[in-house]
Amino acid sequence: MSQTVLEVEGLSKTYENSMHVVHALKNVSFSLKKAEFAVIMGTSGSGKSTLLHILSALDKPTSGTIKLNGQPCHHIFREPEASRYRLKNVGFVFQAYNLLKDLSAEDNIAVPLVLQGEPEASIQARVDEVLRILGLSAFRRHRPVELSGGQQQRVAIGRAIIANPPILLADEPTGNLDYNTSKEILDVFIKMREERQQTILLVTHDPVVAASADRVLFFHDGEIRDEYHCRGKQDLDNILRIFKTITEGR
Ligand SMILES: Nc1ncnc2c1ncn2[C@@H]1O[C@H](COP(=O)(O)OP(=O)(O)OP(=O)(O)O)[C@@H](O)[C@H]1O
Repeated sequence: MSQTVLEVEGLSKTYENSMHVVHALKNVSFSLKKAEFAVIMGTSGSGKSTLLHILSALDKPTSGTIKLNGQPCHHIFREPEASRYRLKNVGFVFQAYNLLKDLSAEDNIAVPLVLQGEPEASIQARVDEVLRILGLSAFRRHRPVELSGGQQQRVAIGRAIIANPPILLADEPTGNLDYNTSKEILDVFIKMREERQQTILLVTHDPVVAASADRVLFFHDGEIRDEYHCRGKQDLDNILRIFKTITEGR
């Protein structure tokens, strides 16, 4: 049986101020096995970003537990412990790439290893390998401005996985890309899962992206309302049907 990498149990998050109380997450539970590629689809405001923020120790849950490789981590959200935790445990890919504009592709990818104090020779070998896997070897010295959107997102994926984090989180990673480039980036995620046994949790609005995953978790109003295991044929139709049912409240 494959190893459970992430276990989320009874996770809730309430934002409160003097005017409003928002239940952004309500008793959310799920787990991910090693090399599983799961997607979260949900309406705007359904709690997707809140979940990713909590999983990356940027925010604190109101209640519930999170275990990464069996180790409780829901209590980690204060600096500098949270930064150390993120560096070692979480790769994050953003919609807007968030690359350092003055650094080359290879130097952007190397950032987590440099921050971890890895020796230079080992950094070079690992960056070379990741550039090769991502098909970016010819662009290694290019700065972000000299790369296409798809190439920038590849660099961002390289940076996210270079330190071998147990979990790769992605928030709308294809949101800024056209159809063909989105497809290429999706293939990169699939390759990361297959060749590096990378566990992936990706948020998307795109049912085509969702249909490429192993499993889709449907969020609505802070809850997981349904779950779908992709099988191949009919996945896109089934995903669209479930999403429509949930959002239309039927
Ligand atoms: N810091 C905050 N303070 C108060 N309310 C917040 C805060 N962050 C998020 N919320 C609220 O929590 C709910 C969930 O927000 P969240 O950003 O997680 O949704 P989302 O599913 O990522 O939405 P979108 O797809 O539009 O990005 C929303 O009602 C939002 O207004």
